[in-house]
Amino acid sequence: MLLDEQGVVRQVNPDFERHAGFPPRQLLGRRAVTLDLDPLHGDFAQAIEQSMTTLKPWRGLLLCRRADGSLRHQTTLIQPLVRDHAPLRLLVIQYDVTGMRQRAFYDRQLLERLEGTASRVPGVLFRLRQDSDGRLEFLYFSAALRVQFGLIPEQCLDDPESLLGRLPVDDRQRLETSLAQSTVSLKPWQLEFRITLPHGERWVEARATPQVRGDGDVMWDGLLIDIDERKQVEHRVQRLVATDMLTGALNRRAFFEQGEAALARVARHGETLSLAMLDIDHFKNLNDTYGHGLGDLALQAFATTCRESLRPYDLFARIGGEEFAVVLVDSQPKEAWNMLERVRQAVAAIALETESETVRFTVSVGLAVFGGDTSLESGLAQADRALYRAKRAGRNRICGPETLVQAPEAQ
Ligand SMILES: Nc1nc2c(ncn2[C@@H]2O[C@H](COP(=O)(O)OP(=O)(O)OP(=O)(O)O)[C@@H](O)[C@H]2O)c(=O)[nH]1
Repeated sequence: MLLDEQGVVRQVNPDFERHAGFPPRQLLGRRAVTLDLDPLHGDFAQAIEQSMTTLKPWRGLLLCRRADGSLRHQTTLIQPLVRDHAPLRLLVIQYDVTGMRQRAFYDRQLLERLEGTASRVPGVLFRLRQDSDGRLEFLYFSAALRVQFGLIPEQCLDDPESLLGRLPVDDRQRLETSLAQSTVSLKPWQLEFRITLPHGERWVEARATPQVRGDGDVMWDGLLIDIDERKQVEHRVQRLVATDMLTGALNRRAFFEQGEAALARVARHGETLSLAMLDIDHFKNLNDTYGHGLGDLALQAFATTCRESLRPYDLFARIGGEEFAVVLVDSQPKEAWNMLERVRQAVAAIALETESETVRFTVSVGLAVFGGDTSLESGLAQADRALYRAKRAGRNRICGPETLVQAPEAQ
């Protein structure tokens, strides 16, 4: 529209009718504020007034009425056209943004509904992107990141290290390897890892679906779930399954599993494994004399004493009735021998009190030292033969490879 200095419409463009709903002839010669919601004191009148007085452009949003009475939001520019000796004219350009505002309103409503849903999901929704240089970036976190994990979503979006930097080194490596595999397989991705949150270390499970974008980036949309309680239960069950109920030592099955792993480790480094069999002396006699109950107490005291004399990472297992096995991790044979000698002496010092007397017992030990060319089974058989020699030689002693120091005399 082109207005004169009275705000009267002098000219309109061909699109005007479609825009305002008025045939041009109906508006030409009338004041433009006719279009305003409130023609006398409305915003349009004030904007025209301001632009005329200041001779500066006015930009803003106006609510205008179409010929059919419907109200439309119009972004409006009022541009004064000042020319020497020519009367003032105002060029008014309007753009109808009602549909856009409505769509934005519906989008906002939809987003609020989605955010509401996302906040009720039992986990944190996330979107992670990896660019072609392998750089990781989080593009989205639901509000649960703050509520459930105590982390600030904005910080983790700005700097992925705010989250990834909280993974222990091993878990971080597993995560990166697993993501790299996922970029190739593009199968649903799943990983369990630990993360240090403000309220302590927790186990978390990530599940996501990867997709490759046109630019070659890979994007994972998924969920982070706190699985700490489930992990604690799993660990308890694993411990129970691997443990002998009476003595708390590893059971036979767990000993073979963990022993194989220890043997594989030393084999990789071309080293040897020190494995010992321990057998309580004259245990049948102890049972027969003092009863099975005291026999059980002796087994428990024996196990406690062994654990105290060994290191936490050595494997100590009950592999038969009163037969135990030990793998001395990362020990030279001589060192292993000395450690077993300390065990032997500590067992001999155990004193079980009955009503009438103090009961003592001893242990015989067979030590085998072998490398990756020997199986755990045959290593155990070697230790068993050494144990047999210790029994034959009078019990309460260690027998092992010839090269090692001879067992001290039985006490
Ligand atoms: N109290 C108790 N006794 C057990 C348990 N398991 C096995 N035994 C007993 O351990 C004894 C093992 O005896 P033997 O194998 O004859 O050997 P030993 O009497 O220790 O003699 P040496 O090994 O030759 O010194 C048997 O009497 C079994 O009944 C257990 O869980 N509790």
